[in-house]
Formats: sequence, C-alpha cells, structure tokens
Amino acid sequence: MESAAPKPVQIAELRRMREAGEKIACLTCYDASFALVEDRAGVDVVLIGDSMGMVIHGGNTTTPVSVADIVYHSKCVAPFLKRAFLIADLPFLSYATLERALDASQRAMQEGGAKMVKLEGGREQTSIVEYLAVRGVPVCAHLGLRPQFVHKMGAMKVQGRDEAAAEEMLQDARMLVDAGADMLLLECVPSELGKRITQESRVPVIGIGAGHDVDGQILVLHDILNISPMVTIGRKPRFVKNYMTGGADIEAAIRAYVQEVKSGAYPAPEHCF
Ligand SMILES: Nc1nc(=O)c2c([nH]1)NC[C@@H]1CN(c3ccc(C(=O)N[C@@H](CCC(=O)O)C(=O)O)cc3)CN21
Ligand SMILES: CC(C)C(=O)C(=O)O
Ligand SMILES: [Mg+2]
Repeated sequence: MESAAPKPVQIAELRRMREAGEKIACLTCYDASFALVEDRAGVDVVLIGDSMGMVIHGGNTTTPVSVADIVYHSKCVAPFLKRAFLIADLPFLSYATLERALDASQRAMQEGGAKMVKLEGGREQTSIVEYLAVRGVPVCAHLGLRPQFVHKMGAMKVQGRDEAAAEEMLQDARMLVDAGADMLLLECVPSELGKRITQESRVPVIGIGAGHDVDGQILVLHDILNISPMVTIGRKPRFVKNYMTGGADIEAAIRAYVQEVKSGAYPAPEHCF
C-alpha cells in the first residue's frame, strides 16, 4: 500500500521539533534529482545555498552567485519536495538595501518557491529582517562565519572565540529574533557559544560547525558525499563528514546523515570547535 502523502514541514513544525528536542536535519540541494532523494531520505530542511558558487559553478567564493542563480536552482528543486521545507540563500549584495532585499525575496519565493530566505549578518541587518518579516517573508539570519564577508576577512575562521565577540553575537541573535527572524543559523563558532545562543533563543537554531547543542545541523550536500571540489574551498572544514564510507549508495548516505543528526551521533567532538 502507498503510504499517505507526507505533511509538508512548516515553521510551526520546526518550532515544535525544537521544543520537543527533536533534531532538525538540513542539507543543501541544487537540482531535481537530489531534491527527490533528500526528501525521501527524511531531510527536514533543504537549503538552496550560495555555496553553489563553489560546488556547482566551481568558483573560490560565493561572491559571483546572483539572485537569478538562486531562483534557477530553487525552481529545479522546489517542485520535487513533498515534505522538506525550502530555504533560499540571498546572495552577496542582493539585500544591501530594503528594496533589493524585498525584490530578491519576492523572486526567491514567487519564482523559486522558497518558504524562507536566509541572509548573512548581525544587528546591522535588523531593519532588513523587520522589513521582510512584516511583509510575510520568513527570514533565517546567518551568524558566525559569514562567507559573503570573505573579501573583508581574508580567511574563513572560527568566530566568537573571545568573550567580547561571543557576547556581541549573543546580542546580535537576540536583536535579529526581536526584529522578526524565524530561524538562526550559526556557522563555525565554539560549541559553548552555539549552546548559549540556542538556550537563549526563541526560534530554532541550526548549526554548521557550531557544536552539538543546537536544534539542528546543516551541511553542504557535496561534502557529505565526499565529492566537494576542495580546490575551490581550500582545506576541508573541520565540520565536514563523509557519509559515503558505508556503501556506494547515495540515498543511504543521506539517510545515514539524517539518522546521525537525529540521534546526536553527528556532530562528534572532532567536528566541533
Ligand atoms: N563545499 C562547501 N562546504 C561548505 O561548508 C561551504 C562551502 N562549500 N561554500 C560556502 C561556505 C564556505 N564555508 C567554509 C569554508 C571554509 C571553512 C574553513 O576553512 N574553516 C576552518 C576554520 C579554522 C579555524 O578558524 O580554526 C576549519 O578548520 O573548519 C569553513 C567554512 C562553509 N560553506
Ligand atoms: C553552508 C550553508 C549554511 C550555506 O549558507 C550555503 O550552503 O551556502
Ligand atoms: Mg550560504
């Protein structure tokens, strides 16, 4: 017998999972074939990441990714998700002004089919988050290591290491949630800070290299399949885990990732800062 159509994941379900302590398994996706596999494998949240600049387009940064690229890949993915919640990254400078942020979000949601947009930044983005949120655009705020700032930072480094920086990030998180962010994403922060921000937050907190004590994990698809072009990303980040070691089957690898996020087996200490 065919099982009933799965109920699409919504923000309320992600909040329920956070409250119930059920970990949220997230993964990037860029095309229809993987959308079908990820959805079937139980991935809760699918991200159209601007990491496509590296793993799809083969560049060294996310800088050249355009709103049109995000819309194109969202359109490849969205129709094939029966259950997973679709988030689209707003690419570099596409939310530099309120008007641009609204236009990029409109395209991601109306043309691409995204259910939420993600933007990088702290308290300086609160007015943009509020502008979008009050117009019905759900926003995920991405804190910690922000790859769109690579040209200012010079290198991809763990963020929030000292107490002052940690306190600042904690305040950023509060201000963004108060401005209307429905989700937070923390990239490359010490596990202790990931835990603090998660404890203080009212919304789900997804981590990548943010330790174990967050509400969910996200990784880049190509990293878990061990096919990332490391020539583009440089060295392998600490949080990356290869899920292709158990066999040769891609769906089984994605299922193993989902299962390890759910059970808490991923991330292990060696994936954390
Ligand atoms: N394939 C891929 N995987 C990703 O996770 C990813 C992308 N591409 N592209 C966009 C951003 C860039 N990301 C990166 C890139 C490099 C590091 C990195 O080298 N991290 C060091 C930090 C070392 C430290 O400061 O101690 C690490 O060892 O993890 C982290 C995140 C995450 N995103
Ligand atoms: C690594 C995740 C969080 C991301 O922003 C991306 O894939 O672009
Ligand atoms: Mg991104």
